[in-house]
Amino acid sequence: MWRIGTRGSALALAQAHEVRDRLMAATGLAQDRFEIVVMSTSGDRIQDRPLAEVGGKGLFTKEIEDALEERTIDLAVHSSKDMPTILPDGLILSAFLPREDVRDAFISRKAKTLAELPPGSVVGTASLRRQAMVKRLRPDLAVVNYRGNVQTRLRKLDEGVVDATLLAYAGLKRLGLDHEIASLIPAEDFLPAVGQGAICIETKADEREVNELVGLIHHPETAAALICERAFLRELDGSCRTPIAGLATVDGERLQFRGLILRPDGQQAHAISAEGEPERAAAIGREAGEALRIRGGADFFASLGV
Ligand SMILES: NCc1[nH]cc(CCC(=O)O)c1CC(=O)O
Repeated sequence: MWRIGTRGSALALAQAHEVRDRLMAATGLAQDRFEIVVMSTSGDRIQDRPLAEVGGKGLFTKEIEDALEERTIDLAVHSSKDMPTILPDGLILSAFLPREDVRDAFISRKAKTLAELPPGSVVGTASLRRQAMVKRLRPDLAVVNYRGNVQTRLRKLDEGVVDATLLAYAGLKRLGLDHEIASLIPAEDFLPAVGQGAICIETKADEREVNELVGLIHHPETAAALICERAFLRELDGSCRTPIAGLATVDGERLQFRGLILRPDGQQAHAISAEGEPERAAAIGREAGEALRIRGGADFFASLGV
């Protein structure tokens, strides 16, 4: 019996089921050889404050990682985007599934695109990256903090609490909610978060059997992209308070990376691009992070309180 640990949100469950289904297909094992173990994390329990305010890394992973260490689960399924860049000793991201479309989706009952929203419209999003990007592209809009699960957010749109919101296409697709999308925002205009659209599997580094198992559904190109993006984020010491975006794509023997840091008000931004062989993924990401750190200068990050 393989025990798959996951959070209990609809998105987390959909992702855990996808991993189980892929493992069944790759191994020929029956469904009853897998157990999906639903766990609650501090991030799930804290509903009354913006997450950026609560701070602390690993809000959505701590309890699940404890279970891996205690061997009450064998593998954990996560959204790569929610994973801290530094894992507890002895734990590794041992597999990445083929990445979904990385773009952010624009959702509104009032306009087809962000550009078409009437001046003064209210955009709700909890993501500092999306807040900063919206302010950068449309300084005339009002941006408000907006938490809650996807269903709650869609209801607030219907009730007119906000005029538009932005969510990862990948999550909406996995929830079967793609029909809610007004348009997809080109990644060139609106660089996604590091890890967006990629499901990853975390295990204990020394558990050979489970690491062989998840190796069967591992996607090396996604892994190279994620290694690059995570090295970038780690170099910038990305906390939840820092608007940072980064995207690596791998095409055969070429890895291309683009990164962006912004001030929360969107008034200032620094972008970088780099490329090289996928084998150098970590170095490419780290060097890009270093370069942006220098270009931003100490002030840039100091003003963010990180
Ligand atoms: N921060 C929450 C979160 N973590 C992963 C996804 C979407 C799925 C993904 O990026 O793989 C979402 C929701 C969102 O940003 O819309």
